[in-house]
Amino acid sequence: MTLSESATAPVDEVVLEAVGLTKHFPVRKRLRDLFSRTPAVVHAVDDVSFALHRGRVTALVGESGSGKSTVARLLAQIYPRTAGDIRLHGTSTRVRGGRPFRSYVRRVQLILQDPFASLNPVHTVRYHLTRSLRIHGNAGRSAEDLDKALANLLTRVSLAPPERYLDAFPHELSGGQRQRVAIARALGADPEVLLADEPVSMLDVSIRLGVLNLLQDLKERLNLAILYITHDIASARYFADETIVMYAGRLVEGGDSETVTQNPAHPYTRLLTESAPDPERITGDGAGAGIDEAAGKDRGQGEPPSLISPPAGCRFHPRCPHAMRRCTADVPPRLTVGDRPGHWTACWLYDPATVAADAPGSAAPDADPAVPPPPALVEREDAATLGEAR
Ligand SMILES: Nc1ncnc2c1ncn2[C@@H]1O[C@H](COP(=O)(O)OP(=O)(O)OP(=O)(O)O)[C@@H](O)[C@H]1O
Repeated sequence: MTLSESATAPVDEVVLEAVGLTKHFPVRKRLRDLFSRTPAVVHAVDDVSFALHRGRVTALVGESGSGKSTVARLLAQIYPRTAGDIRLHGTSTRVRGGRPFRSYVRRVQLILQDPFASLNPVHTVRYHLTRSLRIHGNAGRSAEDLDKALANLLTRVSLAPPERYLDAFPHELSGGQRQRVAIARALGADPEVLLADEPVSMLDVSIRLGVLNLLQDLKERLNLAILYITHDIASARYFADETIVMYAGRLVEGGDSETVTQNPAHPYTRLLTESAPDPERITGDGAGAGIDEAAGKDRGQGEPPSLISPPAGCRFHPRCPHAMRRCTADVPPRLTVGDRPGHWTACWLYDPATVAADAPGSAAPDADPAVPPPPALVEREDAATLGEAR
């Protein structure tokens, strides 16, 4: 078999891309909906765009119900998309079963949250891995080839010696070992992309780091592009190169993980970081220590909105302590934050003209875009500077 250690492949190459990806689930009609012209749908994912790069981990962070798993399933082409595109090496792909699906899945593998559910309890580790190797044409020609490939897979995920695990049933393994088998099975396809949907959230806290370190190791050795889905923004800082944040079906912020987690720009990301204990941020050792100073002012209240009738404009506006008039009407575009290259947020607070037009006494719906930064931003910059100065 050929688990490709492609150390020479160009790093940063975009492998898989979501472009305006949208998924609306139809909702079962109630009597009163029969007379409605527009059928009710759950707006699970709306206009989501991002790229996965070879040899890099991208964390997709958001609270429960924000649409993260739907994004993973769309990228795995298990769900058909409502709109948008999925590009593999720049080529638009839409596969529905059969040979094209198998050939896509060989390159893009999904790892699920629950290793209990994803492994069949009546089959051994050998069965699961052999099946994956055979389906994806990596089992070799002889029994020796297959044995070598099986041993190689188990060694890759640090289940050694392989003979100790090959004939074990899932119930004879710990949660961490089961998740390693699930990862080995994904590697049996020799993929370019791993979509890891909350891969450690069902595991004991003490073994989570081991599995995350394994994914990190695979990223480096096999040059994999990894999407790491999590609701734990603190883990994104340590494990992911880039972080993108999702709220109620839309992406609200993105950038390198250090910047997004330590200097979050969007009020929702700030809320997430406040509720995630991060020792460095709390003790003030990190560059973003000032965020905690501002936390009291910045706490968004309330619950995520209904995705059947999501709020107009910015979906976070009903919870946002800084919401302005425009936030209730217009969907914010991606705006550059300006502190680090590539840091963006979909928040009107980063559009000086909008902030100026919203200022008390302002009668200017089309204010001069050259106005100085809005008070909310000046305040945040002060807070960040305070943190750095300590
Ligand atoms: N098959 C489906 N039919 C209808 N609605 C769905 C379906 N799958 C997901 N949803 C809805 O889409 C929204 C996003 O769900 P999704 O599971 O993608 O969120 P998530 O961020 O992964 O949450 P969690 O972390 O709890 O898994 C939710 O409102 C969910 O109820």
